Amino acid sequence: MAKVVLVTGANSGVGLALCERLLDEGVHLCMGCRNMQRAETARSALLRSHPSAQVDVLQVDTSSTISVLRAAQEFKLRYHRLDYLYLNAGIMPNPQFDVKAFFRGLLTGQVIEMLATGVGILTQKDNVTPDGFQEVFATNLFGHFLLFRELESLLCGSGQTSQLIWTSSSNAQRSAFSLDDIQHRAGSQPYSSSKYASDLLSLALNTHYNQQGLYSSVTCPGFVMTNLTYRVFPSIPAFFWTLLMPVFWLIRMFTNTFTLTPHYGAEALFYLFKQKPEALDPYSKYHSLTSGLGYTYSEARKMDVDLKTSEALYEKLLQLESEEKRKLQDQQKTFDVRKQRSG
Ligand SMILES: NC(=O)C1=CN([C@@H]2O[C@H](COP(=O)(O)OP(=O)(O)OC[C@H]3O[C@@H](n4cnc5c(N)ncnc54)[C@H](OP(=O)(O)O)[C@@H]3O)[C@@H](O)[C@H]2O)C=CC1
Ligand SMILES: CC(C)CCC[C@@H](C)[C@H]1CC[C@H]2C3=C(CC[C@]12C)[C@@]1(C)CCC(=O)[C@@H](C)[C@@H]1CC3
Repeated sequence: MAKVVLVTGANSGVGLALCERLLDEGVHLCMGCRNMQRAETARSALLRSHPSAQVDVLQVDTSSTISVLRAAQEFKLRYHRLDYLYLNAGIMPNPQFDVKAFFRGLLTGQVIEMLATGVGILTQKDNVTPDGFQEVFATNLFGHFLLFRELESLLCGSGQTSQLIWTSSSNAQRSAFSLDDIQHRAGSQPYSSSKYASDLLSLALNTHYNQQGLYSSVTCPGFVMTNLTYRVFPSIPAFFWTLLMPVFWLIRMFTNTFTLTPHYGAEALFYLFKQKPEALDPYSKYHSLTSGLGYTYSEARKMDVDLKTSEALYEKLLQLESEEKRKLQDQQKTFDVRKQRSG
């Protein structure tokens, strides 16, 4: 039987490139996307290169609790197994490029580190979702946590192993994250905070689920030219990025994190697909890297995470999950009562 793989954020960038590579392996692919039109366009493109492939679309907006719960319900009706869950959808809204910090980095010799991670040169302005969550936290982390929890029964089946694979980032930073403010309501680095939270959560999930055959890993695609990065300079036309390509190829001589294309960015995500999950290191992040000459490979690098903090975050997410579910039940009850009264 073909392995069933669900990929969120599958209609563009790293997610779409990963789908392309997974189809070469003969998987039964389910593309989790928020916009059905964009999803169908991407699905058609995948079917053009893999005409006999099994490719389905599942509507899911990871920033919305109700959408995630409905998507999981629909998934459980359609499939009886889930072997790989790629938690890839992500946003970095309203990014602000700090030109001064960039030039300071040039003078202090830290510019390569800055370009490799984006740390110090990028901040974001977050939004609040209709559910009342910080949008970056909800989209990148909490929605994925809920999705995983709802699909737990399919992932933790008897005698099989399954994998959760998070698209994190080298932009993840302990200093951007606080257990007292897991949604990052107060700061200006919600993206960094959400990615650090996914690193922590992955560790906690390994603690709690390895015995049930479920393994969680985190990846970083490197710096990839996608819609997410184009939005760093929204007023500048896309060809500007093409003009910068020679500069980026040059920078690649100094840092192997400039993978640049979605295909290369998906390297570590695809690498994990082919590994025995028991052999993976829960304390490492798997990076997609590209050498100066354009050779792409995957490398495990230790993360700055600890068990105690990961457990504390896990507990907070469980609590938030039960609060959300209670809120939805109450809303449903109120709705039912109103319906009864109106006859
Ligand atoms: N590009 C880079 O340099 C790096 C990217 N990453 C991570 O890689 C992942 C993929 O991003 P990338 O391919 O670069 O960027 P893209 O913008 O191309 O892809 C992001 C995907 O996530 C989807 N998405 C966004 N919000 C939601 C939502 N609320 N519900 C469901 N899907 C949603 C997007 O859908 P839609 O098309 O509808 O917007 C899109 O399919 C992200 O997690 C990102 O943080 C990590 C390190 C570096
Ligand atoms: C002046 C320079 C020649 C051009 C500036 C380019 C910058 C806008 C990019 C250089 C490094 C990029 C980068 C990211 C976004 C765009 C840059 C800052 C990320 C922060 C995107 C999201 C991630 O998760 C990080 C891993 C990326 C790190 C590099």
